[in-house]
Amino acid sequence: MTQEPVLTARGLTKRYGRVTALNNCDFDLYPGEILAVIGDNGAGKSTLIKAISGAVHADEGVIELDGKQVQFKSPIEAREAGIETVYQNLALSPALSIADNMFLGREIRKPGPLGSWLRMLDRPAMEKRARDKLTELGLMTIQNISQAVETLSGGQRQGVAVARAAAFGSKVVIMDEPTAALGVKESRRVLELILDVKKRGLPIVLISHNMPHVFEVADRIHIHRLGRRLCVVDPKQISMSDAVALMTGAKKPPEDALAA
Ligand SMILES: Nc1ncnc2c1ncn2[C@@H]1O[C@H](COP(=O)(O)OP(=O)(O)OP(=O)(O)O)[C@@H](O)[C@H]1O
Repeated sequence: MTQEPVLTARGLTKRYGRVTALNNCDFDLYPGEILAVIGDNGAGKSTLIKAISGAVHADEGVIELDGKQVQFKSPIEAREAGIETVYQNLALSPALSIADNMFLGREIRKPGPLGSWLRMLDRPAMEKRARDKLTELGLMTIQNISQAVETLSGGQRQGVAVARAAAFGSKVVIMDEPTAALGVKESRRVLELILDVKKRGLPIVLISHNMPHVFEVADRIHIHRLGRRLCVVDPKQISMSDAVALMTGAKKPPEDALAA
C-alpha cells in the first residue's frame, strides 16, 4: 500500500476482568477501500470496532485518524470526527420515527416562536432530508417517514441504520454484521449500498461472518484471532476455505500476509 492509511490502531488492548478481548491489536484502513474483518466468535472483532468508534475505551494502544492521534470519549465524538458506525444492535430508538432516528443526536433545529430563545426541532426539514437520503440510497421502500422504527421489518430497520451511516459518514463507515438479520434480497441491497458508499470514496470496515458476502465486496481481509490481527489477506489470492482455516487456527498465515 503506497497511500497513507485513513485510520490506524497500534497495540490496542482491552481487558474485561480476566478476559482479554483485544490483545495488542493493530489495524489499518486505507482510503476508498472495503476492509472486511473476519474472525471466530469471541475473537474480539466487535470490541475492536467499539474501541475505534469510542464505544469502549481501550486500556492500552493508540488510534490515529488522518495521521493525528485521537481518543474518542464516546461514539458521538467519533461521529463528529466523521466515523459512522452501524453496531450489531443497530442503536436505533424503536419508539422514534425513521426521520428522528436518522437525525438522532444531530437534529435540525429552527428558531422558536418570536421572542423565544429556544430552538425547536425542524421536523419537516428532517423528514424531507431523510426521505431524500433514503431515496438516493435506493432504500425508500418505506411508505411513511414519520412511521416509528418499531413498526418496520428487520430489513427495513437495518436499511435505516445503514442509510444513516452512509449519509453522515464523512471519513469512515463501520458496519458490524449489517446483513446478519436479513433475507437474500435485503442483504443484496445492503451489499450494493456498501459498494455505493465505496464509490463515493469513503472507506468501509465490514465485520461479517458471511464469507460469500466478504469475498464479494472486500478489497482486503483483516483476519482477527484471539484478540489481535493475525494477518491481512487479498481475497483474490486466497480461497474461502483457507481464510476460514486461518481464522480458526487450522492454518498458519503466509509470510507476506500483512502486506496484502
Ligand atoms: N462488555 C463485556 N464484558 C465482558 N466481556 C466482554 C464484553 N464485551 C466483550 N467481551 C468478551 O470479549 C471477547 C471478545 O468479544 P467480541 O464481542 O469483541 O467478539 P466478536 O469477535 O465480535 O464475537 P462475535 O463474532 O461472536 O460477535 C469475548 O470473550 C467476549 O465475551
